[in-house]
Amino acid sequence: MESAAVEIDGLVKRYGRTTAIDGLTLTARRGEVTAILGPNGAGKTSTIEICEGFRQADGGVVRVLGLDPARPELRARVGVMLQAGGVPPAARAGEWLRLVSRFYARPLDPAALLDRLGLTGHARTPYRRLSGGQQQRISLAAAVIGRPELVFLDEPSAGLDPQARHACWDLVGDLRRAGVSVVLTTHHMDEAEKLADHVVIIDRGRVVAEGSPATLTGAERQLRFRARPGLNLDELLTGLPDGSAAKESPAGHYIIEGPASAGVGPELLATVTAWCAAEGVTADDLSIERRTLEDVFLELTGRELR
Ligand SMILES: Nc1ncnc2c1ncn2[C@@H]1O[C@H](COP(=O)(O)OP(=O)(O)OP(=O)(O)O)[C@@H](O)[C@H]1O
Repeated sequence: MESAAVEIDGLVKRYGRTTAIDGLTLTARRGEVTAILGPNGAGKTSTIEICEGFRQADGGVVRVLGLDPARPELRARVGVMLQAGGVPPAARAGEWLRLVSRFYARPLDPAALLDRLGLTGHARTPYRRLSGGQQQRISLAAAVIGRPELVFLDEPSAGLDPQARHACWDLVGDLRRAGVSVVLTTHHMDEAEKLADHVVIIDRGRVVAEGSPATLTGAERQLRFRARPGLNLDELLTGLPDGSAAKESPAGHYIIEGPASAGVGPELLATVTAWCAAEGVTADDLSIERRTLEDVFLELTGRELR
């Protein structure tokens, strides 16, 4: 049987007295986009860098395309986009990409890739003079130019403007269609929802949830609206069917869930709007939607800053 793109079992990584990764187990399947999400310091970059062979694990087993990450033959088969560039500051963008392309047997055309990422006009600019977002795009281009089987992208769209972010998403979509396995980290929940087949949420170095975006967010819908903070939700709940739930999170944002059997139906909607009218409350942006990945993420990892 063909091995998974990445297989991690019981991974442990310590930095002095800090346990950054604490028994993490996950599988990234071949041909899929796997997104690793987690708050700052959750252990995403450490995990990716161990898979890339840049860091040593303190425990557990990691296999990349079925091999130990330190195996040199993986260099030609795996593309890597680091969080911190990895490009010499004086290298001109176009020359750097041409140089990187020579390490591979069947590279993509550097000029076409530059064009694709909107960098043709910057081909002769030294890397250090590029903007942060342009540098990101060069790193992304370098990660994919060798037509890898597997690509690791650590926060690929961090610092990109909306146009560049869409170009990045398109590129990841193309990689997936070409059968390339992609493992990426991101803080953008919409990015994970849009791109990923499989989402892994980690916190304090452990997996706290995983599944497809649809599985994680569930099928149940919620009624949401904005109104003045501090509405008396206990009073509202007395008029709703048993098993309903109501919460204010954050202040002034209200979420009402119906009972598991019925969800949010027309009666619940009518009851809530009638209650608002009786209380003199104007409910803004009233909508009935599924939970977002961001809701799930915040429920699992909390709201305190890391
Ligand atoms: N070289 C290092 N030396 C000491 N501690 C480190 C080192 N690298 C990471 N850490 C610590 O390990 C933990 C995990 O860091 P890591 O960079 O893997 O998290 P992350 O999920 O990628 O965070 P972010 O979202 O902020 O990029 C953090 O507590 C961090 O401070």
